[in-house]
Amino acid sequence: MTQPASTAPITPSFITVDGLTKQFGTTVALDGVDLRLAKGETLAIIGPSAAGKSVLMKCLVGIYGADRGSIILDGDDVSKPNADKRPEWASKIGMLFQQNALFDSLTVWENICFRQIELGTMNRSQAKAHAIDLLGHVGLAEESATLSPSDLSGGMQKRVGIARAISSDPALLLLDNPTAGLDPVLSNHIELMITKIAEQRGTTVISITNDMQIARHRYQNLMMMHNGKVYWSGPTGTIDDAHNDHLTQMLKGSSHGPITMRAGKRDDGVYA
Ligand SMILES: Nc1ncnc2c1ncn2[C@@H]1O[C@H](COP(=O)(O)OP(=O)(O)OP(=O)(O)O)[C@@H](O)[C@H]1O
Repeated sequence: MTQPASTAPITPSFITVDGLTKQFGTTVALDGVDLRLAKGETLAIIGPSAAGKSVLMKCLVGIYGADRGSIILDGDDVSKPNADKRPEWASKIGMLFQQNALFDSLTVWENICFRQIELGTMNRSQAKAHAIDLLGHVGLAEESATLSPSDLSGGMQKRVGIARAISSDPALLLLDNPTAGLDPVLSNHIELMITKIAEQRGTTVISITNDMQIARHRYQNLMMMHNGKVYWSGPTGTIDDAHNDHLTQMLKGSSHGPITMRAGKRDDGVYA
């Protein structure tokens, strides 16, 4: 009888993206993107402007459908926005948009529990209590609950956006530049908070960042995108100095031309 080559446990993939391609007119935003991520893992996506980072997020959350390729979330094919399983995933994905997308006509607590109020899954007093609890998780005082988002600083608005993104205890948290425009101290604070949320709740987190240091030190996996393609991907610890320096230079817009990149591989093959 043939023995299996290895008895090491294989971690099942929670997110499987294969050959994802998305085009707007003549602009190829995504060009054959592959991604594997296990449940509870964190991934930082990094890359220069117009690399396709936000479009990838929007495909994952179901705003855009794939032209080609597939997106499988925990075994469910959600490649198209009208896929049967998409409505189920709406409540399982929390997203922070690049501009926070908070409504100034609503209070902070109404913003945080917007979805629950709209869907009627909580009455207003339950929703307010839930929002106040979440404010505590993101380090904001209860008093901020009744303010308008326009009364808050940029950093506080980011926290409110994150509180809203985690309000339904999502299995997958997508963060589009959670620290954009914030000073380094505040950025570090918010990234630490995201790490804690992921650890405490077992949430799978994908976050776009422009900061190589944050990507390397706060996330388990790293994906570098350029011109709609995956340029380098792998566990963060496997990136060598040469690639790190090249990627950093690329982010600064002073790349010395293309170099051959190889994807990092993990023994269990979940992320490659
Ligand atoms: N709705 C759209 N219609 C047309 N083109 C789009 C649309 N959304 C994105 N694009 C284009 O797709 C490409 C990738 O955009 P994307 O927003 O993903 O870039 P990004 O890597 O997130 O950049 P940035 O860091 O500047 O936000 C860009 O050329 C962009 O202009």
